[in-house]
Amino acid sequence: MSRPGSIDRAPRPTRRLFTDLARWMVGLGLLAGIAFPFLATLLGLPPEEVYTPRFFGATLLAGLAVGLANYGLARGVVRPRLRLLSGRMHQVAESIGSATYSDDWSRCRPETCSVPVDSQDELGESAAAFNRLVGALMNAHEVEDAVRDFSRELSGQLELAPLAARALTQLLNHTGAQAGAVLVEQGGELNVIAGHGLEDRERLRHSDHVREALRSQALRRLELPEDIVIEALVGNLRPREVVVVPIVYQSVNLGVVVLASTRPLTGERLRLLELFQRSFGLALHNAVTYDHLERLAALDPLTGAYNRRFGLGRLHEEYQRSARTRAPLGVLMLDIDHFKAVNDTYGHLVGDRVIASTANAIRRCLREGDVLVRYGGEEFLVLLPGAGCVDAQRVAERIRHACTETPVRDGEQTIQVTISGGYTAFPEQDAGDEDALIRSADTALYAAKAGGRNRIAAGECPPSQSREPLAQGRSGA
Ligand SMILES: Nc1nc2c(ncn2[C@@H]2O[C@H](COP(=O)(O)OP(=O)(O)OP(=O)(O)O)[C@@H](O)[C@H]2O)c(=O)[nH]1
Repeated sequence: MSRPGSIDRAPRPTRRLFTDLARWMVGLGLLAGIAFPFLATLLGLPPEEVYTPRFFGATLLAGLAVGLANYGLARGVVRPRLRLLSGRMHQVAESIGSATYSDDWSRCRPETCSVPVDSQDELGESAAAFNRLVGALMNAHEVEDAVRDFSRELSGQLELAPLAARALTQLLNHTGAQAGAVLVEQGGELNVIAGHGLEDRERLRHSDHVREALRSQALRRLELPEDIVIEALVGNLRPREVVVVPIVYQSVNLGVVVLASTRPLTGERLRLLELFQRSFGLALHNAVTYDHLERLAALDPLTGAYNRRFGLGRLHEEYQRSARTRAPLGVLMLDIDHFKAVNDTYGHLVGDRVIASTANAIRRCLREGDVLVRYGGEEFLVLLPGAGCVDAQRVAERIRHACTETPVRDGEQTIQVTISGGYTAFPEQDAGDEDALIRSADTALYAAKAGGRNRIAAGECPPSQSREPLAQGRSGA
C-alpha cells in the first residue's frame, strides 16, 4: 500500500539522465584506467615498467578520455532523438490545444495528431505510449461531445413524446442498435412513448425484463443465441443483444429504454449509454413534470374533463384542421336538465357528484380522439373529430340515453337526471369560424330545452343529413 509521500521515493523517469550518464561513463573510464596496469602485468608486461606513476597517470587519462568520449557520443546520438520526440509531442499538444479552443477537431484525428513510431525500442515505446495517451484524450473528447450533444438535443424539449423520440434516435445512433423503444411510467402504468423498428412494441409493457430492470434500477443485457428469432418483438431483425436501461431520476423510476442490436454492444458503448442514462433521466423528469402540470392546468378537477380554456383551444385546433382537410368535425353542447332543483333538493355536494357522474356517462359514449370539455357549471361541450351531422346526432342520443341510465345514489335516495343537447357539424354547417359552431350547437340546446328537455336538437345541419330537426326524447326528469 502506498503511503503519503511515497511518490517522492518512486523512480523519477526524467531526473538527471545526462548527469547520471556522465558520472557512470567517466567513472567507468577511470576504473578501466586504474585496472589497466594490473591487466597489463597479467598479460606479461614487466611490473617495474607498469607500476610507475607515469604509466598509471597515462592509463587514467586514457580511461577519462574514453569515458568523456562515450558520454559525448551517447549525448550526441540520444539528445537529438529526444529533442525530435519532444518537438513532435509539442506540435501534437498545440494541435489539441487549438482544436479544443476552436472546437474544430477535423485536423486532429488520432492518425494525424500523433508521433510516428519507427522502432520498438524504448524511444519507440515512449512514442507509442504518447500516442495512446492522445487517443485516450480524443476518445474522452468524443464522449464528452456526444454527451453534450445528447443533453443539448434534449434540454430544449419539454413535450414528452418528441423528447422520447429524439432521445431514442440519439441512443440508436450512438450505440449502433437498430431498434428500440422508450417506455414511461404514467399514473402507475408503463406506456410506450416512442419506438423504432419494433413490430409489437406494446408487448414490452408486460415484459419481465423491463419490470426487473425497473425493480433493480440496473441496466440489463440479454445476449441472445444465434438461432433465436424474436418475431413478434422485432420485425426482420435478428438481435444478438437486447439492452434494457432503466431511466431513474433521484432514485425515482421514470421509465426504461429498450435497445435491440444485431451485434453485442461494446464496453465503450455501454459506458456511453450509462452517461446518456443520467442526462435522459433529468430531461425525462422535466418532461414528466411538465406533462403533469399541463394536464393539471388543462383539466377540470371535479370531472377530469378538459376545462373551458383548454377545450376552446382544442376546438380552435380541430376547426383549423377540418377547415384545411375538409374532414368533418361534430360539435355537441349538453346541459343537465333542472340542475338547480338537484342542488336545491340534495345540496351542492350531491350536485357535484351528479355533474361528475354525468361526465363519466358522457365519456363512456365517446371514442378515442373525441374531446370532452366542461364548458360551464353543468354544461358540457363535446368535440367529435371525423363526425358529420348524422354521427353527431347519433352520439348525442347515445349520451342522452346513457345519462338517464346512470342514476346517482344518495343514501336511500336515487337521483336520476336527464340532459338536453344541441349538435352541429362542420363543414355541413358552413361555419366561418369555430365560434359559429358553438353558437349553432348552443342555440339548438336552448331549442331542446324549450321543446321540453331530455332531447337532442339539430343546429345548422342540412335537413337531408339529420334525421329529425328535433329528436323527441323520453319524458323529463
Ligand atoms: N353543485 C354544483 N352546482 C353548480 C355548479 N356549477 C353551477 N351549478 C349550479 O347549477 C345550476 C344551474 O341552474 P340553471 O342554469 O338555472 O339551469 P337548470 O336548473 O339546470 O335548468 P335548465 O338548464 O333550464 O334545465 C345553478 O344553480 C348553479 O349554481 C357546480 O360546479 N356544482
